[in-house]
Amino acid sequence: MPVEHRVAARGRLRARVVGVVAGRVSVPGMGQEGEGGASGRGRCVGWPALDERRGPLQASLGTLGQRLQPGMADSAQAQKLVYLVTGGCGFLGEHVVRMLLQREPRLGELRVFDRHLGPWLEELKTGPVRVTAIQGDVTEAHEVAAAVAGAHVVIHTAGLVDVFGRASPETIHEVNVQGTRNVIEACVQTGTRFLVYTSSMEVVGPNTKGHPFYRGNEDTLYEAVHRHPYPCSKALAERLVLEANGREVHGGLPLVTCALRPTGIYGEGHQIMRDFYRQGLRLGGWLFRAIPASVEHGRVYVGNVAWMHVLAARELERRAALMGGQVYFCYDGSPYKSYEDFNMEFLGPCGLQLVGARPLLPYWLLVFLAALNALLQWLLRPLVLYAPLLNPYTLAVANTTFTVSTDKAQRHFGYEPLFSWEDSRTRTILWVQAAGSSAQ
Ligand SMILES: NC(=O)C1=CN([C@@H]2O[C@H](COP(=O)(O)OP(=O)(O)OC[C@H]3O[C@@H](n4cnc5c(N)ncnc54)[C@H](O)[C@@H]3O)[C@@H](O)[C@H]2O)C=CC1
Ligand SMILES: CC(C)CCC[C@@H](C)[C@H]1CC[C@H]2[C@@H]3[C@H](O)CC4=CC(=O)CC[C@]4(C)[C@H]3CC[C@]12C
Repeated sequence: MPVEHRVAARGRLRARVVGVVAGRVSVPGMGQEGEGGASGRGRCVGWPALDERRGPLQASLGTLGQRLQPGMADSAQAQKLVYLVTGGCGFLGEHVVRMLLQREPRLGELRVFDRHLGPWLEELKTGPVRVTAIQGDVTEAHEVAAAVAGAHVVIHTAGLVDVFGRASPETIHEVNVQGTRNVIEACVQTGTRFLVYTSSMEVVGPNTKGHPFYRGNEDTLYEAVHRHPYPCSKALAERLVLEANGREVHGGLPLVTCALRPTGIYGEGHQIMRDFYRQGLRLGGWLFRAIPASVEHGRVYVGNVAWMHVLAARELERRAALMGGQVYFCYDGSPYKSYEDFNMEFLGPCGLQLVGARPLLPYWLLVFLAALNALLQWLLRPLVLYAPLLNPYTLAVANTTFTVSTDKAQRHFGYEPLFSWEDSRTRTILWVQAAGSSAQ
């Protein structure tokens, strides 16, 4: 029977609980030992230094930290663990939640924390694992603390994914950087020892110079220079997470953290894929090539990204010395292709065609249109939100090769993709078809 209760905070009822039911980075100039070179510890142009802003968690926690000591190894309840997934109702988050329920035998309670709770959470209440849905905001330290308290493992996947200029740079920073800081501080204060952070390939690149990152791995040297608020925020947040590794949490044990860096994720729930499909339908079944086929993009299936999170979270305790402070690219058997050719693996079987072996428009015209879109966005901002897919940043990303080739996750925590390329493709096609028909 669903129970509803609220977590009181700052005199107001904010975080809403609905229902019962760890690369050490070795980067030029950055100086930690071990693996993990292709790091986001590059320059973030125009953003505050990390320690300029401290979260108010300590003040808002009160005695919470003293009451809860979720020591994972020593606890008598070691077999049943409490997991918290932030952003658990997002595209990736939902897959992580479902994967944990299916594949984590030690799961005793699953807390799903998100600003917007999905109605699909209801169906999870009937299973054997207690699922607690918590409506909350990662930028509110007290809400995060209340959700983290008593959790053994936190998978922090909540984030503002915006490369289109929908949100302000300040908001992106607040959610992605301050939100991550709040999660870390909550772990430290409440004694939660294991934190897996969803980072991004974007913490590495593509950089503003358009240098290709071809079949790179975590140790590949790459000049990471970020100007856009999204990669900047992910790089800063990743650094916070990695630097927090080894911090003493309440109870005296060390925090163990790691960061997973997906490349472009695809699969069921991928909104940009659905948007391309709908656009193609509107254009009578045609899409027009904009980027040369030779520009390769790393893509990874959402189910495999979720599986990597589950495995990393599971193994962090046993392999703390090896995994703590490490970064891992997310990878699977998805083929290396251009962004558009890769999308056609799914959109083709759904009846769309990509026109042109080469881009139909010259690149300079795309650059001009992207700049025009940026100008229009700026001019129209007081009146309306104009946020098209094409802008100077997305064009630069789409037009720069970025592919990874690594086995670090396999070596460190035994990751093997759960879904073959064929499975991933079939599942995605079925979803696109369903999403497309429901749109018509
Ligand atoms: N989609 C992609 O291709 C990639 C995504 N990532 C990262 O993966 C993570 C998940 O991304 P997606 O699932 O694609 O995005 P999404 O937008 O579908 O999911 C993010 C979730 O976080 C929640 N959220 C946002 N702001 C929040 C806040 N202030 N408090 C609480 N919850 C909040 C949203 O409501 C949403 O459910 C993000 O951290 C993103 O940076 C990394 C690489 C690639
Ligand atoms: C017609 C245009 C030139 C095509 C535009 C395509 C773009 C919208 C997308 C091309 C590459 C995508 C990004 C890439 O997959 C890496 C990402 C990682 C993340 O962490 C978040 C999403 C994204 C930035 C993704 C966003 C869409 C593209 C820019």
